[in-house]
Amino acid sequence: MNKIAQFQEAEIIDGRAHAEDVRREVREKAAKMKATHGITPGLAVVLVGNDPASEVYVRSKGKQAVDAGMNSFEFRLAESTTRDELLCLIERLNTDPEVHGILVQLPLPKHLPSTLVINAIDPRKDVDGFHIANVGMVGTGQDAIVPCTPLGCMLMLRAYHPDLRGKTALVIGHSNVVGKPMARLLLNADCTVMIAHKSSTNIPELARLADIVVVAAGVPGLVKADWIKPGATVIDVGINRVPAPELGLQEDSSARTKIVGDVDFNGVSRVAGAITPVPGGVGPMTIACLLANTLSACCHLSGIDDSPFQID
Ligand SMILES: Nc1nc(=O)c2c([nH]1)NC[C@@H]1CN(c3ccc(C(=O)N[C@@H](CCC(=O)O)C(=O)O)cc3)C=[N+]21
Repeated sequence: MNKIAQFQEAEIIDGRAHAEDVRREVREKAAKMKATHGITPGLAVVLVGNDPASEVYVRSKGKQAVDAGMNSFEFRLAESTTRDELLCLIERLNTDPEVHGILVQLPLPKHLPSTLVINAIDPRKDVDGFHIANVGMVGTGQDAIVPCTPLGCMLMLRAYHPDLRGKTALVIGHSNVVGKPMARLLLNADCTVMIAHKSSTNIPELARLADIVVVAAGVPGLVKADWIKPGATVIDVGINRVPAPELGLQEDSSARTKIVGDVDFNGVSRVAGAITPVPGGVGPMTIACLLANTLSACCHLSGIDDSPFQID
């Protein structure tokens, strides 16, 4: 036995490979949709302002939609866009028969009311699953559009835990985009669910009880090895850009950063049974699930019963 084998190393959950599987299924179903019904699923992405990180995501979403055989419509609006201008665009997209999915990139500039804007989207086209109608339906266990990041986490969890019933799960973070919907999905799957957040005082103790830990806290390296029950599954939703002095030779100072998650990966991967890396874990699945949601929305809007991605 070599020395490395003294450590129990977690299985690394390959988000890129899972995302590729999802994209292949979407591509096949989109091609079938075109061949049998003459319909090409269309995704509209709206970006207000010019945040460079958002630019990168929006470009990636558009490119992957096209690769999957869909139409991509990108709307880049000035930082100074008014609420009425944005609502007017959304109304146009709501009634456009070529658009089946609408995503408004968040966060919006401060002067725009995101709740109002999100709730102006036709809930059948709300491929982020952020509209109150979709939130309410997921919350009551009804079929609805499920937010992309929690959906991606569930699909990866399902690959390791075909039966989630009775598993103890801890969600760290209670945002509307990840923590809350994640907890609702785990509850719908009959997990015993704990939700911790900034004001929680006993997160390590709660984590030690958990078979599944999902972290979306935005704190680099928050989750430590001694919090984790041996063999637990750890899903790291964090995307944190931190300084990387080891890349000190780069000329451009913005290149001297790297992306890390909310989990101390090196420590935790010695204790956990399975763990998602950052990058290459939840992130790629988020975009793949956006495509899946767009295809589902297209099927639903067109009255075609071919909804592909079951999580329960
Ligand atoms: N309405 C809305 N819906 C979103 O889904 C949404 C949003 N707004 N605003 C911004 C966040 C962020 N987000 C990511 C998607 C993919 C990666 C991703 O693929 N990340 C790669 C690394 C990317 C890199 O290197 O920068 C990875 O984790 O491997 C990351 C982040 C979606 N978001």
